[in-house]
Amino acid sequence: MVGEQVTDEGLDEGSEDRVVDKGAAGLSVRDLTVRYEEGAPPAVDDVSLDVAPGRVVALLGASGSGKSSLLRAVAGLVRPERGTVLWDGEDVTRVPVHRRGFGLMFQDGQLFPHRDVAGNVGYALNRMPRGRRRARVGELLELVGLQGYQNRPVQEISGGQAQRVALARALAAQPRLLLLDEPLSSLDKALRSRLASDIRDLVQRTGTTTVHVTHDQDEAFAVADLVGVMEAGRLVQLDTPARLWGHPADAGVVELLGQGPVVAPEQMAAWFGVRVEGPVALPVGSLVVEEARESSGRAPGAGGISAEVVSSRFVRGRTEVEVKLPDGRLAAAVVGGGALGREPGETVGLGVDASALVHLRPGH
Ligand SMILES: Nc1ncnc2c1ncn2[C@@H]1O[C@H](COP(=O)(O)OP(=O)(O)OP(=O)(O)O)[C@@H](O)[C@H]1O
Repeated sequence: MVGEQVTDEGLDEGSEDRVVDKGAAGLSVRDLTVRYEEGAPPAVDDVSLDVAPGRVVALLGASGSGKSSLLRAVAGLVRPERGTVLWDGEDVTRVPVHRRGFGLMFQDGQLFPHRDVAGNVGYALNRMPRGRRRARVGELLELVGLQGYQNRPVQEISGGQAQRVALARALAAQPRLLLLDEPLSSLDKALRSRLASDIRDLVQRTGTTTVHVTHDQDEAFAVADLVGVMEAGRLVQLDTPARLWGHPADAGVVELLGQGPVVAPEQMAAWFGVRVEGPVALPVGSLVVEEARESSGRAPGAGGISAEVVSSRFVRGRTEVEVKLPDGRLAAAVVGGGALGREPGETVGLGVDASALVHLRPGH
């Protein structure tokens, strides 16, 4: 059966001879497809991915793009229809969850409510002599900044502390791979960004290879060496945060990152007198309101267009307006000159800051 939720017992260690690319050190996912229902589109569609030892890869994508399904297939919680999961070149596709040596942390069902903090963190260490376990739990709590919390009931700690306990628990057995599925999604923005950098710090210090699923680009960029973008089950781009932002693979990635409309080179030349090699996106900061124009609209000169202001807001010390481009699409523009506000309905002159344009990756 394919795509079913499997239990530990549901997987037996595979003995079939299969010809697979042995992959590199660390995690290698090869041609992985997950399908939950026969005839339905795959949740994960032919994904290959390498995560080198000690690296952190974030999987970013819209809801339903297949991030969790990919992570669950790597964990062994979902059986793939096709493809291979390898660790250090060893095929673990049919190895039961608990024998993979991977640590899991999911957003829900985090802690055992009847155990205290130490009982939760030490859960996977039940074979360790009591003294060693106590020392290890102490070490882990120190690692996540919760020293002294051993005897606290888990109902009496904050959401952020609970996430730290869950992280310590996932790290307790020194997993060779840490799999995090939206580990911070129940927290508010400020705490999320603080914990995201804590996670990065922690996995770097412990050298733990990590796959971190999130739909929050700030979180992905904060934690990861490489960010993989998923769209409709496919891994469409895997890049460093800077390259992903600077050279998104396609319009879907641009949309996911909120980088504004994509404009063809001919259009850029016609509107702004700017020559570009391929399509560009217009993120906030690339369009600049240069002047107010009569609402009757003077003919725009070379290097600028007239556009109608749709809405206006003051953000972090500057005014940002949403404008309607000549082709009817909306884009964000910043208003030069500090305090100048722009009212909806007003027509303004727009220029472009070429250094802030995002150039889509060639070949797409
Ligand atoms: N247990 C399941 N049975 C049937 N279909 C499922 C199951 N789990 C996920 N799916 C479907 O598979 C697709 C991918 O879902 P998945 O949860 O992997 O995406 P995601 O990117 O992690 O989304 P989210 O960010 O909302 O968690 C979706 O179309 C979803 O409806």
